[in-house]
Amino acid sequence: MRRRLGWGFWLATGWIGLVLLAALLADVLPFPRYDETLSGPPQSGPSAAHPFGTDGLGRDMLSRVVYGARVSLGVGIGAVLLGLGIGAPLGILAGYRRRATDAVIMAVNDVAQAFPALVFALAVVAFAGANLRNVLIVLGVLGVPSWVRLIRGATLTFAEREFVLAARVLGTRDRRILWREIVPNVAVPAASYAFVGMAVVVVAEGSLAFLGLSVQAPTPTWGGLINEGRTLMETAPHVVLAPSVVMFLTVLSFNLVGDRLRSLTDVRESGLEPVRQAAPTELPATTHPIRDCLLQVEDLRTHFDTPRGVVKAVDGVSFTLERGRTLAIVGESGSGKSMLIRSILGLLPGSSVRGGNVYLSGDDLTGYSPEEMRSVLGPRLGTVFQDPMTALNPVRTIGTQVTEPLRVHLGMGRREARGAAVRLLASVGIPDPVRMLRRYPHQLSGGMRQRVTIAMALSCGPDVLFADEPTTALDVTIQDQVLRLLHQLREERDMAVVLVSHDLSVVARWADEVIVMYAGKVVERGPAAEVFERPRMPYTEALLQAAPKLTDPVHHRLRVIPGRPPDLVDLPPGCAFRARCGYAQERCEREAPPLFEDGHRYACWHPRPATPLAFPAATSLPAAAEAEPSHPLTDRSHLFTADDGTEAAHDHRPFPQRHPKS
Ligand SMILES: Nc1ncnc2c1ncn2[C@@H]1O[C@H](COP(=O)(O)OP(=O)(O)OP(=O)(O)O)[C@@H](O)[C@H]1O
Repeated sequence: MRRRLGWGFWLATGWIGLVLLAALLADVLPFPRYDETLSGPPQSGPSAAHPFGTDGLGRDMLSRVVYGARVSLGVGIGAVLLGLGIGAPLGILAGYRRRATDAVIMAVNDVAQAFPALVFALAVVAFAGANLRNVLIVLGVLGVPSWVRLIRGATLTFAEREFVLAARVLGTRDRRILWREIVPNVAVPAASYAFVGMAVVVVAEGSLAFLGLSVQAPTPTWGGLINEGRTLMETAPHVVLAPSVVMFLTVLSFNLVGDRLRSLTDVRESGLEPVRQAAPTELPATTHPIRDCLLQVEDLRTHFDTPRGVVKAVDGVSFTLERGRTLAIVGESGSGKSMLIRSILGLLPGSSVRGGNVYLSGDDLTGYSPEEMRSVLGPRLGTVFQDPMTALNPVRTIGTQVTEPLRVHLGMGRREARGAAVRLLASVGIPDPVRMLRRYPHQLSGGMRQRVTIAMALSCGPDVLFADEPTTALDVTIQDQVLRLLHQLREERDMAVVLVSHDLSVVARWADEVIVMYAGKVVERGPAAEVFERPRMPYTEALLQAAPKLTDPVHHRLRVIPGRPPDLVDLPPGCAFRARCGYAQERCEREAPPLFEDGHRYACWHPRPATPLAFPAATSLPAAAEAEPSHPLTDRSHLFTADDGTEAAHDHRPFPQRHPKS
């Protein structure tokens, strides 16, 4: 930390501390009072008795500069606190509530910011009188618009971070999220801006004092001292130089400290969409008989109203999931996997519209109010996110983060929650969990951080655990440990897991059932072994063929699916995949295929033959998972290798040419 801050920071902090201390202790320091005329000659230069010399009236300049610091620093600190006190709540409100609140606050703020600051300051001081209180209030109020803008920006950024989403997923209330997750993080950039703000106010007060519009003589201020000394520039330059140099160094130090703090706390982008509670259901909800199962999703639809048109991110998805099973959701980027999970959890951006039904043990979650949803998120539905670094709050210890859901949802006391947190951390394989409670996220490795987020997701004993690409941010050896852990916890806790993954070998190895998504729709669905062994939908077949295999020769050219996914705003009629499909025929252009049932479900008018592929992907998945292979990479390779261990004899021609159109 010391090295990262640099010696300049420590020098600047030391200088500010020295000036502040001198200002506070001015009355007891061994020098004459600022207004005491000394017996020696006036305008005498610096000497051992008077290091800053004396002024035109023979007063000690050091004493006057030190007493002047009281006014300058007092106004600087006071005005910043006043601006912060008014601006911070408004900025947080605008950034967190957004919509109308944001629009109103920012409109008023823009008007305030457009008002000429100097005219305002001159008018108020001239009208109300030039004294310390009025100058402080004027400069404080002038700083409010900048504070609102800064705090709003920081709040917007943090409100989109995954640890805030994670808190929502755990059912934490808005007020608590604000205080526990957002305010501590916003405080860091606010502190850095406060130092820069103090520099600005010290200069502003100096300028007002120079114009004679600040605290009046005989009380010294730095600006006032410079003003007094300007007539002695030629005969006694030290009278101007002493306050000027001290003021310059102080302003420089404030700026330096503020700048170093800011560079230390640069907010990283999370890449998350703004997350809001789901908009009220506007799409017609379908009513389906509730089957006796843990999770039942019926005709779920999530649409976004965008300036370009309606984006159908999730379009009529249905599936069921039982306890003790893992369902994997696969598909290309943008196919709607994450939105499907967020739809189920009711954690969607405000511009979205959700339709359909989500039943959890028979309860229809789509009818739940935000308050009711909070009691489900955490205790019944848990979530593990892609990047454990952004899913954890960087300024709170692991202990506070893991104990929070236990205290909020399970009503545990501090001590009890701590004990439970230690057991939870131990259960996800964290060594020395007691010490871990005192650590911060940045002190942990990626794998350890993901174990912590898994522990948090499991803290209230959810029935279903959603894991949205939980290993993407981890290196490959850790990936296997984390997936193995999820699998083991699923067994121990008899819960269900919904796993989103790009990695088909991961899916083949750990999933019992699989959903293949394309352009927001399910195009193939069924037992993972069956789907990977006998893909009927050409898109699934192409995905499997595009998956890299360790058995591929060196310099093997990776197969790709030709073309690009369609624009969700302007989906063509018929099958959405037909433009990229080597088997498409005339009917595919006219009619969208329904989900046919033949062993498993697929949406294709011209499905691939039901004969097993030459690269059996997932024929013995549970066995593979239990077999505890010696190395994850070698283990994965069998998934796309022929049964006899030789390289898969599957067709190496580009996917669309495999079977000519019939
Ligand atoms: N706020 C939004 N407004 C409009 N469209 C959105 C919004 N959020 C997501 N989408 C669109 O919804 C579609 C599905 O997005 P989603 O994030 O679910 O894809 P994904 O399959 O999870 O992709 P990836 O694997 O890259 O995470 C995308 O086309 C995306 O552009």
